[in-house]
Amino acid sequence: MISVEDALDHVSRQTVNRRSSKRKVEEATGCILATDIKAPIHIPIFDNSAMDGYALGSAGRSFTLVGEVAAGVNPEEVLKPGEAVRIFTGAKVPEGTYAVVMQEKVVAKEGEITLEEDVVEGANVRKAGEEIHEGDVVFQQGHLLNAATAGLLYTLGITAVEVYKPPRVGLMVTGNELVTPGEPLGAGQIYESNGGMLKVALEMAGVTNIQVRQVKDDLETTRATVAELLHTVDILLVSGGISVGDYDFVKQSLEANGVEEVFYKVKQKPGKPLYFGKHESSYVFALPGNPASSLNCFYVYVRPLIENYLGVKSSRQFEEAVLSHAHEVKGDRPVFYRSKLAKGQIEILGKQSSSMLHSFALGNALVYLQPGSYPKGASVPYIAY
Ligand SMILES: Nc1nc2c(c(=O)[nH]1)N[C@H]1C(S)=C(S)[C@@H](COP(=O)(O)OP(=O)(O)OC[C@H]3O[C@@H](n4cnc5c(N)ncnc54)[C@H](O)[C@@H]3O)O[C@H]1N2
Ligand code: MOO
Repeated sequence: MISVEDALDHVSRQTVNRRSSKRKVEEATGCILATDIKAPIHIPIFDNSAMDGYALGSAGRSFTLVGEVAAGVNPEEVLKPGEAVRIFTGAKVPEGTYAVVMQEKVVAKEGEITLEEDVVEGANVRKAGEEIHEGDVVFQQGHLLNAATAGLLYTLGITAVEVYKPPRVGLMVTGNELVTPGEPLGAGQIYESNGGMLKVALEMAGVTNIQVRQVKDDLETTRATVAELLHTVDILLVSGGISVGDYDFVKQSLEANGVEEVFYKVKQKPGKPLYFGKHESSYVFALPGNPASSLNCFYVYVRPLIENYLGVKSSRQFEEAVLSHAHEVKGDRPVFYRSKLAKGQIEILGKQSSSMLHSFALGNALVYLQPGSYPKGASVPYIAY
């Protein structure tokens, strides 16, 4: 049995086969850039007015009005000293512009304007290239696309970018007792929930290509389904059947398919029987069947591997928050507790058995504690989900 820290280290040290594809900007938010982006044009692209007012041809206090420039218009006349044109925010300033004065500081009368005070050269003119110069690297490979990134890409006239692709994931759900929700339940049967839950968690982590299979606890079917999925996915997730019961065939099936074990069994609660293995360029996680164990292992170990494919540099592992109450961790295994984090304070929720999902659903963080006593106010590590 290995420690949580060693298990996490094994997962984070894996080199993954990252692929990228070109995506429309509007479909790439939340993705990571696979290449640098260089500016094809200056931003602003031309000198333009920051105010509604007047473009002046020189310093001075009185000017003759010689025309008007609205946004979207290309002014053809060159402004001479003593001349001014009416101009609006965003409009291209005419050649010869000394400065722009806002209209509130001007008295306009019969084709003349008079200024209340002197203007500084270049005032209220947004210079071409003052924010971004043509050829500058605007975003480096590894940048996360957010709304502002989309806005700037559009400003630059860029409509598609190369981003990292999520891994292809296979999800094999095992268990004779499982019935698809919506179907009638027989005695001794329960509704299958891990498959749907993990699919949602995968989708929320950015995975779109998910193949789901449900198999009975039978060595041959389990082995054949592993074989089928292993060749078409980057990550194979298995739910259940990884413990030591007489109907737990997952480990045997993985071995029969040549999957090499990286680790099996982690000193943690929940999720002790977690298995992690490798087959050629694919990875396999066999997640313990207890629903909370499965999802806990997903957030702690699987999500960081997915993020590696997606090019996410710093995963959301272990931030610190303040415990809102005293707590004691009994036993000898470190524990991940479903908890509620709000305003920097974290509360460990009730009913933490690995078969129980309610606390998971009401919480938003997994507090990670070593055995021992923790006073109210202790700083504790957690993973947000
Ligand atoms: N003798 C021992 N027994 C068990 C040990 C052990 O060390 N020695 N470990 C326990 C721990 S810890 C866990 S966690 C479970 C993990 O077992 P499996 O991965 O083999 O999972 P299953 O036996 O298939 O199922 C466990 C539990 O979860 C329910 N389940 C499974 N799949 C689903 C699903 N898709 N949807 C809803 N519920 C599911 C299943 O009905 C069982 O109740 O082993 C302990 N036993
Ligand atoms: O590890 Mo099991 O997940 O404690 O129930």
